[in-house]
Amino acid sequence: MKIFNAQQIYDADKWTIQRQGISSDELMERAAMQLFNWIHSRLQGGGTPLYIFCGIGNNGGDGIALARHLVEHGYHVMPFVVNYSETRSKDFLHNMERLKERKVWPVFLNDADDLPEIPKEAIVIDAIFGIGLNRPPADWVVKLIQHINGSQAFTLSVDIPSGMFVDRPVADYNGVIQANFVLSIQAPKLVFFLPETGRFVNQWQALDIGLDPAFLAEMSTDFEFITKYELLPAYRSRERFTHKGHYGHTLVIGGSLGKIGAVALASKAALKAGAGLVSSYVPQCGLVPLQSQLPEAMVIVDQGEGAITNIKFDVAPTVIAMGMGLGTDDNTKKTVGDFIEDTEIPVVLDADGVNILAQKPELLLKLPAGSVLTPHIGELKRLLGDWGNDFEKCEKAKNFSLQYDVVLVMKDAYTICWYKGRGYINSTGNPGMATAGSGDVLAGIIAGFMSQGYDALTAALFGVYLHGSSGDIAVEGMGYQALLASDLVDNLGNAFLALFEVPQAPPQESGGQNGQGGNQA
Ligand SMILES: NC(=O)C1=CN([C@@H]2O[C@H](COP(=O)(O)OP(=O)(O)OC[C@H]3O[C@@H](n4cnc5c(N)ncnc54)[C@H](O)[C@@H]3O)[C@@H](O)[C@H]2O)[C@@H](O)CC1
Ligand SMILES: Nc1ncnc2c1ncn2[C@@H]1O[C@H](COP(=O)(O)OP(=O)(O)O)[C@@H](O)[C@H]1O
Ligand SMILES: [K+]
Repeated sequence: MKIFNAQQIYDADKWTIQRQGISSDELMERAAMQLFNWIHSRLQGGGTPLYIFCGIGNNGGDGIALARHLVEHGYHVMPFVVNYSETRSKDFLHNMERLKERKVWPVFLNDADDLPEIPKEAIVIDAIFGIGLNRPPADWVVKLIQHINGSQAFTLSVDIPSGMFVDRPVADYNGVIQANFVLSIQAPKLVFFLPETGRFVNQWQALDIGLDPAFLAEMSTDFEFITKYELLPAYRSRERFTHKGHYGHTLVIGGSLGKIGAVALASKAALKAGAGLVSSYVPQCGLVPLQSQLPEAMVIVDQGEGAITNIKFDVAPTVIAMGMGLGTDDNTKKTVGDFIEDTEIPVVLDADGVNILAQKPELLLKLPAGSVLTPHIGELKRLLGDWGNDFEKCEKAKNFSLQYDVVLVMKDAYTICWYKGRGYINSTGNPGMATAGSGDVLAGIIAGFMSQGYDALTAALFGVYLHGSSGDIAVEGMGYQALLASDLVDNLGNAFLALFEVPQAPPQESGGQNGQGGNQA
């Protein structure tokens, strides 16, 4: 699913209005109908008071039009106009007239003295600001937002939580609606997936208002939200007359005394992802544990006892996953550095492998073509230097991936894979995955995909998606706290099967949950 910026949404509106021969008012009516249907199908006409706070632009227009539909269906509606400007949009004014024709007069709020009591059993509908917010809200509007946030009422935001910009950091985090649910028009917004702003979006769903599909399909976007519908076309089925040689050989290089488990996790994950052969390259202390834990993997031992000191092997791997549990021994750093400098085999670099690159940036230019880096946020900082906010972090990550022509997997609650100037946002995963070894599993899965011949970007996208999906399936039976990295490996088969499950909802309606309960991609 493409993630559009504000200008692209306005362009798509304009184009749709022209192509479909409709007015902007009719488009707003579509949005209002979708919003109404969503609410009506859940409340079924219950008596809950609905406090609708509407701005004076088109987001407010959506709110006022929604209020009319709710009134017509007998809901207990309390509409308010947040009168933050004299410049009202045409379609807002139209909808105000229609509401008044139905003898409903919203209460106008002009300053912080007017703030209404909001009972905690009410539902607040936030239609104050949408994607048109272009400067920080006035102080009294910030107070209103704080008042809504303090009410404990369930809060449903229209399009985007009010107070959040779509294309830059929030100015005052106290001035943003904390939304329990966001009904986002046509597509989710980038800011739902970035940690600084995503925390204001507990759950979201996109409402399709029928913007011109051909126009949307042709528009090139900086970001894409990756669900199984984006991945399935790239899936390669297993052919009958094939053998393990067709699915490549993954070599996992890593481990040190006390950290052999990281290599075991990555190696098993590569096998489970479908690699034909997996060899694990470890220091001597890793031989026995690996051979006894993972009979399917071959083990190659370094001459070092507790750490890798001199990487040498006589197999011909398709891909190398490197860095998990390596440690920071000086000899290890040197041999890894020399190895990266010399090899032409694509690498998936994780953990200490990334840290070594951060310490020796001259190696970045030597990375083999088609390589993948999988830093978590701490490792990313070492690699890129610090950033001021999420937008700056994204810009740095994008430029890094462009400069060194690598796939940069920026691991987070919503992992973003960067390649050739685009960011691919993953839709799966949950907080249970914040557990030791989870990243080792991911690196193994990605390498397992590359070993089967998937290009680096596709392998990273599949890997990140299935890793998260496996976590989502695993927590269903155990909750977040109990999830172990090995559960991610064990459930990978179920994650593959889930790729082919018949959808419960069309892709446009797929939602995400940023809080408790995992995502539903
Ligand atoms: N294709 C779509 O996505 C559609 C979107 N619609 C709605 O239209 C919204 C966008 O509407 P608008 O462009 O009118 O913008 P908003 O309603 O988000 O904002 C209202 C206006 O207030 C002004 N403003 C911005 N920041 C301000 C501030 N801090 N204090 C005071 N005034 C400020 C701006 O001039 C802005 O146009 C969307 O979020 C969505 O709800 C729908 O009506 C129809 C179709
Ligand atoms: N809150 C979360 N929601 C979704 N995924 C998460 C969350 N926390 C961690 N993850 C995922 O778990 C993995 C953790 O990786 P990492 O920090 O490298 O673990 P380790 O170093 O222990 O192997 C990443 O893929 C990350 O995206
Ligand atoms: K809003």
